[in-house]
Amino acid sequence: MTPSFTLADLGWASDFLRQLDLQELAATPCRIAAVHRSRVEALSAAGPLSLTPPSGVSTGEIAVGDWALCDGTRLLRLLDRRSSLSRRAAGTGAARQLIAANVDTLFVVTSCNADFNPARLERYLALAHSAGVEAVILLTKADLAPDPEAWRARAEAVDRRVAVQLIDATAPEVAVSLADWCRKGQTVALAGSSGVGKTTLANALTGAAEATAPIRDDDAKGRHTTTGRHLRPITGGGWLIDTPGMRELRLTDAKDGIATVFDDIDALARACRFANCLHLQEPGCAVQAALTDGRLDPGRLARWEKLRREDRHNSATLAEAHARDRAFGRMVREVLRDKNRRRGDS
Ligand SMILES: Nc1nc2c(ncn2[C@@H]2O[C@H](COP(=O)(O)OP(=O)(O)OP(=O)(O)O)[C@@H](O)[C@H]2O)c(=O)[nH]1
Ligand SMILES: [Zn+2]
Repeated sequence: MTPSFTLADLGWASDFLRQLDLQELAATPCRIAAVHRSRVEALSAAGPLSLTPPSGVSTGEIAVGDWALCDGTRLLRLLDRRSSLSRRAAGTGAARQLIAANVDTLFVVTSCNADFNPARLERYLALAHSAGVEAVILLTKADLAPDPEAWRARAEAVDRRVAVQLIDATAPEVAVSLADWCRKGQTVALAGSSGVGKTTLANALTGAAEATAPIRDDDAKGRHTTTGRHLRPITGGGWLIDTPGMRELRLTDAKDGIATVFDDIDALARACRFANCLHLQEPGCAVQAALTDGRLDPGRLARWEKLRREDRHNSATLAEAHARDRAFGRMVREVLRDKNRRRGDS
């Protein structure tokens, strides 16, 4: 039997309801649970649905976690997101790939061992900030560490505003310690390196013995692709978004997020005498001054610079791609106009 969920269980909230116009009140709100090449799976108050996207909308524009309106077989339109996680698509260099929508909390998972890496944590926190998602750091394998509190202190030092939890992902009671973020209607996602315990934790939260069984996606072209369902109900309430893309997050256009995570350096940089200060040897550089008198850790500064370089590079590639798209669009319009004009002449 398929479990049924109310709209509130699924995370429906007034900011989605407000987006509906009068006619749309008759449509069925649903939440996207899996995205395939030519259709999507969704959960509604009436149960699971398999939907075709509106013509002209590629499923690449739809993310797991999205809210949409449908008529039971067709997706009518997507609702504006509260938050969205995206990354640079692997290989292509420019395109941005949506990973998940309407995530409330990103569990940034690392372990109380050599996996712990402040630079990586900062990267994930920046990403969460710029996506509009609250981040929580989970330190797994606390049961194996001689001094877990020391790891907690190191994690807290990365960003004082972010909650840090020490956990044993293999313990049956782990879900209880995360219950604050897994209430009814709340959506969480897991990010972190391989081996830190994401699968173990996902299974503990959802009560599944193993990753969800693959289902067959009959593609319109008759090809078959095997895909999992990626919006998984958490046992005590709430949802876990577990997609392969979640596991390979990279930074895109996260400038605001970086400024938030590194707000100490950001404040220093704004206090430099010159607005375009490169913080190298310029007179009146507040960043160099803080470095000299020990207020600023050189490692932290190096990580800030590296993240900013990476973000600038990614944003530039995206901007170039958009410019190319616009130029191409202009060319197409000119050709069409020309053709119409000639047709009008004859
Ligand atoms: N003792 C202990 N073992 C853990 C903990 N978390 C994970 N493990 C073990 O670490 C190993 C890796 O855990 P996984 O859940 O597969 O890690 P993952 O992050 O999903 O790794 P990928 O699937 O490669 O991304 C497994 O053998 C787990 O049992 C923990 O908190 N305590
Ligand atoms: Zn400076």
